[in-house]
Amino acid sequence: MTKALGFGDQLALAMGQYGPLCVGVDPHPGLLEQWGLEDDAAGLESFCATVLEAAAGRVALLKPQVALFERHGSVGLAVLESLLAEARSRSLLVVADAKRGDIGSTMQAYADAWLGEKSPLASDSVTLSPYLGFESLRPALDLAHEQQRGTFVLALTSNPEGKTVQHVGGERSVAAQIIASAVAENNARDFLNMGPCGLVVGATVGRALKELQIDLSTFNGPILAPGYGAQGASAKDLYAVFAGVEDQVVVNSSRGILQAGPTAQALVEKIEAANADLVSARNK
Ligand SMILES: O=c1ccn([C@@H]2O[C@H](COP(=O)(O)O)[C@@H](O)[C@H]2O)c(=O)[nH]1
Repeated sequence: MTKALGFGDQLALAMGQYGPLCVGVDPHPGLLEQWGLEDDAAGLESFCATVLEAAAGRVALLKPQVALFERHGSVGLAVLESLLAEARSRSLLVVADAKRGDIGSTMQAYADAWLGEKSPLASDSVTLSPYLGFESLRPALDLAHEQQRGTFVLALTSNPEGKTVQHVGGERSVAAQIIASAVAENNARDFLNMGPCGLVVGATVGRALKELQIDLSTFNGPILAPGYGAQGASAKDLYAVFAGVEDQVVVNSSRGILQAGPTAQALVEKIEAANADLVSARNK
């Protein structure tokens, strides 16, 4: 019997087929208004249906921003559950951007929620925050392996405030340590192209990898890079950050794509333009 592909390998295949773009599903109240939608469950539902229609079969990964569903309470989570089910039925890989991280005894519950077989919120992968200690994430890392799902651990985030925590200690910084652990511990198992444990490194971090002496050339998982588009990083900036590991980088754009709404056709045009922009900068 052939073994099912792990998350990193599934993502590598999808990036080979559709390119490096990940579309963010970020239903900000201002965007809902711009799209002529109410800031309620029906508005969310319509927003998600349009993004899905535009993204399915055109991008490698979809990234719903969980907080923008949670702000609607249980009805928002119900819309997110439907979006996840619909993406699955259309073979579109999803990373739930939930940025979860907790002490070991309760981390298991977050892992069950986002990666568990029976959970209605189960996603192909989830973002994790390692600031309670990298090993506190173990329940999620292990469940992801078991379920052929993936994780993306925040390392160097795209926001300017991130460096006040993440850069402290230079080459012994939290970011550098996390990267070392993720490489050594979590992807040293069987995979073809990429392991299931990824990193989040912002496209906006400039020379931070060099300054902190973080060498991604030995990193063997996917790198989720937010910051392209609305946060100011160009495709050229982005590939300068990730020189040498370009093929592992899946590039998120949320507002940069979504501002083109409300029609699916306008989103498709933005998606195609962004993918072309990224591929052209990557191949230079
Ligand atoms: O370091 C990080 C980690 C996550 N994000 C998330 O990505 C998107 C970015 O949205 P844009 O509209 O393209 O700026 C958003 O969901 C963030 O929560 C990030 O930006 N930086």
